[in-house]
Amino acid sequence: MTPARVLVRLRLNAFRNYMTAALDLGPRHLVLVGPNGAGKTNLLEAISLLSPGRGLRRAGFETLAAHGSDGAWAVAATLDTPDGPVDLGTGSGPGETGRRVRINGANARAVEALSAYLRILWITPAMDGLFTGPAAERRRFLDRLVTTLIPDHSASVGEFEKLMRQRNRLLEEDGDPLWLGAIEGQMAERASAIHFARADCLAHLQGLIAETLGAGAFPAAGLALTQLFEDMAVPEAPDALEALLRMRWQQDRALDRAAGRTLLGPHRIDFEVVHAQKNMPAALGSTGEQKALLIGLVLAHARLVRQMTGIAPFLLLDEIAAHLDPARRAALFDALEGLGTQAFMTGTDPVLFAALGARAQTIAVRDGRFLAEP
Ligand SMILES: Nc1ncnc2c1ncn2[C@@H]1O[C@H](COP(=O)(O)OP(=O)(O)OP(=O)(O)O)[C@@H](O)[C@H]1O
Repeated sequence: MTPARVLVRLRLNAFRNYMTAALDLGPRHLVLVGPNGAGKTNLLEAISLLSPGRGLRRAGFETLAAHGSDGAWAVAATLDTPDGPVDLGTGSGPGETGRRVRINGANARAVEALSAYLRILWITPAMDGLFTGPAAERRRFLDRLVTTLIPDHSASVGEFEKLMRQRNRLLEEDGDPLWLGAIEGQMAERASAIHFARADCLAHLQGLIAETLGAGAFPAAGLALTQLFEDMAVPEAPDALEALLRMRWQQDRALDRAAGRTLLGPHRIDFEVVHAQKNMPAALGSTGEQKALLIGLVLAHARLVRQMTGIAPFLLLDEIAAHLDPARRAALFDALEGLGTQAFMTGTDPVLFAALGARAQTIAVRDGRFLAEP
C-alpha cells in the first residue's frame, strides 16, 4: 500500500550532532544504519519533534542545539499529502527554552496545529522496560497514544497536574475553602475528560488488537485501566464522573492534607497489559516477548489512528530489530505494509533489515552526515 502522506525532504540545522544536513526521500520506508553514536536516533528525534511534545527523548529544547553552537536549532520537513505539499518546521533561537512551529512559512498559533498534517508514533529502546517499570511511564505512554487521537489530550493532562499542585499547596497552607472548591471543580472537569479519553482509546485498541493481531508474531494483549476508585465503579457519563470527583476531593481534604498530596485521581491510574495467548501479565514475558507485545500495541494503535483521523501515523522504530527473532522481524515488516504509512527504522547492522528488500531505502549515517546507500 503506497502511503498517502510521505515525508519527502528533511533538513536539520545545528541539531545535536548534525550541523547542516538534508535528506530527500521517496515513498518507501527508511532504514538508517551506522555505528554507535553516528546520529541515527538523533534523526528520529528530529522527526518526532514534528509532533506536539518534547520528542522521543523528552529532552529539554535547550539541549537540542549542536554542542558549541549559539544555541539555535531547526528541523524542517516537506510532506507530500493528498492536498499537496506542506512545509513544516520547528526550532528554537539562542537561549530559548520553548520552541516555535512554522507551517507553510507562517508561525503556528500552537504546536498542536502540526496534528492537522501528520501524526507520529515511536518505539525506542528506552521503552523496553515499559511493562515492568513504574506506572508513571505506562501512563505517559498511554497519554501519548491518546494524544495521537486527540491532540489536546497532553495539554489537558498538563493542566490537570498544574491544578493539582495548586490544590496540594493550598491544602498545605490551609487556604481558602472557596478557592479550593474552585480549583477542584476545574480539576474534575479535566480529570473526567482525561479518564474517558484513556478508557475509550484502550477499548478501541482492544477491539483492533483482537481483530488484527490476535494470532502470530505479536500476541493479542488484554488491556485495562486500573480502578479509579477503590470502592466504587466509574459512572458512565462524563458529567457524573466530574460531579463525583468534585465531591470526593472536597470530602478528602483532611486526608490529602495529612498525606501531603491528592490521593485520588487520574494521576494514580495504571494500565495493565496481558499476554492473551499465555493469559499472563506482559511483565512476565521474555525481553523479546515484551518487545513483540509493545510492537503489537503500537501497530494496532497506528491502525486505530488511521481509522479515526484518516491520517496513517509515521512510525519511528529505533533499534527495533535487535530483540526480534527472524520470523517476528519478517512479520513486523509485513505488518508495516498493511498500515499504509512510512516507517523510519534504525540499526547498527543492515543484515537485520534484509527482509525488507525493495520496500525500504537504506541510508548510512556517520558522524552526523548521510552517506550513499551502503
Ligand atoms: N547537543 C548535541 N550536540 C552535539 N552532539 C550531540 C548532542 N547531543 C547528542 N550528541 C551526540 O550525537 C551522537 C549521536 O547520537 P545518537 O543517539 O543519534 O547515536 P546513534 O547513531 O543512535 O547511536 P547508537 O547506535 O549508539 O544508539 C552521540 O555521539 C551524541 O553524543
